[in-house]
Amino acid sequence: MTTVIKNGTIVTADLTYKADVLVEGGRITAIGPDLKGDETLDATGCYVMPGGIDPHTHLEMPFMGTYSSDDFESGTRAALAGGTTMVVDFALPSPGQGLLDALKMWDNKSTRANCDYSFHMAVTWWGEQVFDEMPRVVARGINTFKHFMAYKGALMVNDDEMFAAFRRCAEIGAIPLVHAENGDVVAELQAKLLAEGNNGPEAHAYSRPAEVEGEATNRAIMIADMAGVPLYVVHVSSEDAHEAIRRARSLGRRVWGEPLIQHLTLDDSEYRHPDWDHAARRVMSPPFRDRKHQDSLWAGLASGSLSVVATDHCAFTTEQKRYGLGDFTRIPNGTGGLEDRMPMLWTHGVNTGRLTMNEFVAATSTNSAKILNMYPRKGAILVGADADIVVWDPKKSKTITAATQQSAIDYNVFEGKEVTGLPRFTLTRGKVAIHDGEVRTEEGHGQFVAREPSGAVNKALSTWKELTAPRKVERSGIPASGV
Ligand SMILES: NC(=O)NCCC(=O)O
Ligand SMILES: [Zn+2]
Ligand SMILES: [Zn+2]
Repeated sequence: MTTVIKNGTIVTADLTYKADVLVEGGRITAIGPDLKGDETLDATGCYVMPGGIDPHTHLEMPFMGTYSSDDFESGTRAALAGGTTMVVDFALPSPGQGLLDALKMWDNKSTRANCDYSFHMAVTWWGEQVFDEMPRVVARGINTFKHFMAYKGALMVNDDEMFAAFRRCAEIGAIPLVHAENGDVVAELQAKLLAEGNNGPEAHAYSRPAEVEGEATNRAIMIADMAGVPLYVVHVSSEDAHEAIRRARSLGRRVWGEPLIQHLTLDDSEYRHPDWDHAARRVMSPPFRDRKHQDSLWAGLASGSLSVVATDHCAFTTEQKRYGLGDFTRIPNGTGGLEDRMPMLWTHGVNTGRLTMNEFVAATSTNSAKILNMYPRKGAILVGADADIVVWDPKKSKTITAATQQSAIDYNVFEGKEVTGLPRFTLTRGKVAIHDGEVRTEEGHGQFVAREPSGAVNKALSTWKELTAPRKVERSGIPASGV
């Protein structure tokens, strides 16, 4: 069975041109004029782009005394509805739990996925077992390790643990990721705010000012440099963090920054909303920021100092958010966005002229595929690539509302926002999962995507670090010691 996408304009990270695309056996088998297939998808007026890759999701994640409510079924259904054809989720060992044990749990959850997926592994504690298991995790196709510099007393690792884990990443050709916020300072600020009676959701934002993010980002960059490893900074929300990344990159350091669609398009006024539920539903870490920070993130995407746009999709229902009534530190941290990332970025990026279409593809798909070492199998419209494709209708509009979303939660942080630019068709390894608004997903269709270690950037950096490593000075005439 072959499928041909006809009459569209292909848009990749570096090219825009008219051609048909032929799909067979889950792969792209031909690109060119006048192709024929058993099934035809009409892409007249549309852009044919690599399906989105969301490099940062938390599906069915155990966190803050509960589980995030979108699992691999509803989460990946939401992803496909919005043009995203792959997610990279986080396997999260509980303190003391082995990495391989945690991986088994995530393997079990992910069998329900509607689209392809991969994992990052979190380093939530440090010890001999973690050190020993890291290469075994890499052998299982996971080349990225996440470190939380926040969530003190839960997921947070200290600098000595982080340095040790980063060095291990360097040895095994892996890339460390960081959630960069100073967890010690956050914990102090939280206690102070609560003691002063400041217990509403707005205090969540007060307890996590941009400075805690800027400091931690800079610290992680320096630690990575000393460990001789590249670094990927997740959910960059502020100019303070972006400035640290920009500076590092200008010095030749191998650092990538990932802003979220929420931080790009929603601001901190949400936390001042008179409705407690409205504000609590938007509690996430780092919190939403003001216009100055948003402008910085957009500029970073346009200039290339920030690399990818993710969602950090970690969706909790209103009922779950209410665990934090009377104490903002108990509001489960996280927001949704999987279905809305691509339409929101197109509407606020491409339609406003802040991004070109090719930059859009780079930020939503290709750059993730390259950084995470799965390009060109993913993130490309090329013969031989997986047929993860979105046929994008730039004229199609809708108003975002929870009433029609795929996500399992009862609200949407983008409720009421108009978007123009939506998928006409979404294909996951050749299967048409979204057909002109109709959801045709297939539970269990998704497959794990293994990613090799020692990508080009790791290799280049380790070569450079070896070349410039401190060396003992050999001396011929050493004075005798003592007098
Ligand atoms: N971001 C957030 O608030 N929740 C998900 C966990 C994390 O990435 O920190
Ligand atoms: Zn985080
Ligand atoms: Zn996250």
